[in-house]
Amino acid sequence: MRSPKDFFGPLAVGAPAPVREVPARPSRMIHFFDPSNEKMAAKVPGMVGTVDVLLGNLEDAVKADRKEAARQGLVDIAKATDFGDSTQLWTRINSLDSPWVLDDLITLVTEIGDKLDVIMVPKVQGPEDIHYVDRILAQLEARAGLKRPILVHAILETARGMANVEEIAGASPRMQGISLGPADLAADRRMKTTRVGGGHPGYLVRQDPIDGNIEGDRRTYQQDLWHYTIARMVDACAMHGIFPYYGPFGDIKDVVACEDQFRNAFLLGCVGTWSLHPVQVDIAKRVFSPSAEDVAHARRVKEAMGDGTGAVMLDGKMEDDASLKQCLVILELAERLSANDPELASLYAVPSPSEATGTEATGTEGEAS
Ligand SMILES: CC(=O)SCCNC(=O)CCNC(=O)[C@H](O)C(C)(C)COP(=O)(O)OP(=O)(O)OC[C@H]1O[C@@H](n2cnc3c(N)ncnc32)[C@H](O)[C@@H]1OP(=O)(O)O
Ligand SMILES: O=CC(=O)O
Ligand SMILES: [Mg+2]
Repeated sequence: MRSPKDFFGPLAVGAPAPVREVPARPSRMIHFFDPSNEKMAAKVPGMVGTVDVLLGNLEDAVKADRKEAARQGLVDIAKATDFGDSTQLWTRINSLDSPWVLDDLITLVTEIGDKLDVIMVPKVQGPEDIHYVDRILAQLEARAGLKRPILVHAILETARGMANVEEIAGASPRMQGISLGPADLAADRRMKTTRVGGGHPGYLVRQDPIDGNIEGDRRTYQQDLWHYTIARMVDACAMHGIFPYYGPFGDIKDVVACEDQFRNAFLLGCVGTWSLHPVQVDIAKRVFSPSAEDVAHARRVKEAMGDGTGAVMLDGKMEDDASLKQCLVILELAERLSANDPELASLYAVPSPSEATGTEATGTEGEAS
């Protein structure tokens, strides 16, 4: 482990200095696409501005004989596309034990490092995996003459990674966040599911027998397979000032259960999720943007709490410093999302940057991202 004194030093001569604080940019949906799939790739430029993150996936779901094509496809798309201020470009590289990952890193950082915001690393087992990527990225950033560091995002999808989640979250100042990878994690844990995320009807609790009649009509309640994992991931991320995300929901047709899974993650503290198909983009946007009612309520609590101390009654409920802090989380998120989205700004009644400063709007350039 590095000394705290060295933690924020660059890991290679000429590499940009690490960030002290992870930028809190909207990332409600990390939209996956396969850059080797021409039909899908052709849709990417048109999605700029409609999704918070576009992620060129190089790992699982890309066929082995298409790995080079996917890498080159991502380079071509990145070079040809202006992602503007409101959409970030991320990638998911191949796993660290694969034959492709070294070329993924060398090619992507030297060719399009200036366009890449975050590199997602799959199957992270412990902090040593992050340290490995951290050092290579610093060397490649120096070679490419990059002025800002590329951030790193880990996928939590092995039992060992889960056991080490706190150390992974704090392994480097590059750490931007962690996503749950329920499919690989289920396999690695030897769970008996066959799905990509979501629940299972067999994982349930049953109502006690009424009058001892075990054969009688007894309700069952399906339980959340992912509660423990997501909650632990959220705590690890919050402890280290980075961002937690739900991952994939593979039942594309079941938009109802998808929305429920996303909302559970949102309520537990996640800031976003993956979208695998265009139909999941609006679900993620709806779920990971606070509701207008919650924003209005948070604002009322803030007003009622004055200097933020003491206790007040509002609508028959006690509010104090702690409920105010929850309301401030909602308000901060609403303001951040509104900065890029006039529709949300109007829904939340957040003044536009020009209204807030009393100046005339002169265009979008230089607005908060
Ligand atoms: C466990 C994990 O690792 S999860 C992460 C890895 N998995 C992924 O990244 C999967 C990404 N998504 C996909 O591959 C696809 O969406 C699939 C295979 C799930 C479904 O693909 P299709 O059967 O083509 O879906 P469908 O027919 O509904 O597509 C409708 C249109 O949307 C396009 N589309 C589908 N997915 C995407 C996407 N992720 N991004 C952009 N466009 C897409 C299709 O090309 C199609 O275009 P068309 O109307 O011009 O023909
Ligand atoms: O990569 C994601 C997963 O669920 O596995
Ligand atoms: Mg996986």
